[in-house]
Amino acid sequence: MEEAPSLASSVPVPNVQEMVRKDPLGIPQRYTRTQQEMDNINYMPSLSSDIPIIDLALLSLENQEELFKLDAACKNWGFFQLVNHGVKKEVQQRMKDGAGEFFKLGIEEKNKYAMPCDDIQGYGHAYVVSEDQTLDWSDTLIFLVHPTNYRKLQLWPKTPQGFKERIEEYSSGVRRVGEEILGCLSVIMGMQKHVLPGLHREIVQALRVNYYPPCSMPGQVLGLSPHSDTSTVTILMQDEDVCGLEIRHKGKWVPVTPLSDALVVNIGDVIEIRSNGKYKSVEHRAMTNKKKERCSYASFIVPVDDVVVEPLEQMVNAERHKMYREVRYGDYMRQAFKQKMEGKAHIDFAKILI
Ligand SMILES: O=C(O)CCC(=O)C(=O)O
Ligand SMILES: [Fe+2]
Repeated sequence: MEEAPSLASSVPVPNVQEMVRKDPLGIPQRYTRTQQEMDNINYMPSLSSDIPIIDLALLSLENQEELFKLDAACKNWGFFQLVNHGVKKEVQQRMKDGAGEFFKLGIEEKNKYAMPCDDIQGYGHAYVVSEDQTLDWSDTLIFLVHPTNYRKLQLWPKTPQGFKERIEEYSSGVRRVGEEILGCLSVIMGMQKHVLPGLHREIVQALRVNYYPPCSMPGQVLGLSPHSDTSTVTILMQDEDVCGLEIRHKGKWVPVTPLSDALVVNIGDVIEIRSNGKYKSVEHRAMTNKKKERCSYASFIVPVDDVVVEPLEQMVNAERHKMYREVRYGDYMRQAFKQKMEGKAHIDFAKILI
């Protein structure tokens, strides 16, 4: 059976959790951002409550009003909070508890699952491409979870016991959500529900668990640099009591305040390309907290490497000329992984520049 192709490599950098444990007040220069990079004058918390809330149960019934809301959310925000998604609270909690216990382990135990030098699966840091790059205030755990033959199980933590089963249980719930959303995106792009999922050939799913240690000066570092996701869609679970995620909306940074029971969904680059720019893969970043650690759980739904991604015929017209060329997904994703995360720079690979 076909194995998972390696994803990318990343320059090894210090473990942030360990660094904070040894020196809770220090902020090495490699992590400090300029005021311009922090861009905090554009912080607009009052817009947070305007982020659309969408009901998956209604969407699944192809409720016209909800499909209309989905269309508007993808056009205007690129992000929405998803309720009635069917992933049980206990399943979410078991995933959170498992990850929480893993990050509490000593560094020697965690490093048993360290990312190999040619891959970004396992425990470590992704998107570090040079020694002089400003670093993010976070550590991460990344796995390909589906299809099962893509798994590199040697990199899946054996402690805490049962963590693998928790990841599987959570991820299969999220995959169902992802497939349903792809079906609804298919409908709002004028196709039958099965078309967009079918265009993936097989749904590939990766899980990235981000761990953000507290930071004594949260105004000087970024937990995760601004970026758009290379996925088709991303489904994110966040801790309920700590804020951190911010999205770029009309030039302002808007926090995505955790909403009890909701999952955060965002449109990735694949949908931006397939919709010929109608739906936006929006830039987002993660901030740190002075007192509290934070975890987030991003599930990326993507096509297999060989799928050719290009604007759908019906999304190209006189008002919206073809904005993206065809790209093989595997090539698109790997060129993005070779760059540091810097906003949407990586989507230029697919842009038709005139
Ligand atoms: O921590 C967050 O809320 C954002 C995570 C994220 O954007 C990612 O993993 O791609
Ligand atoms: Fe992201």
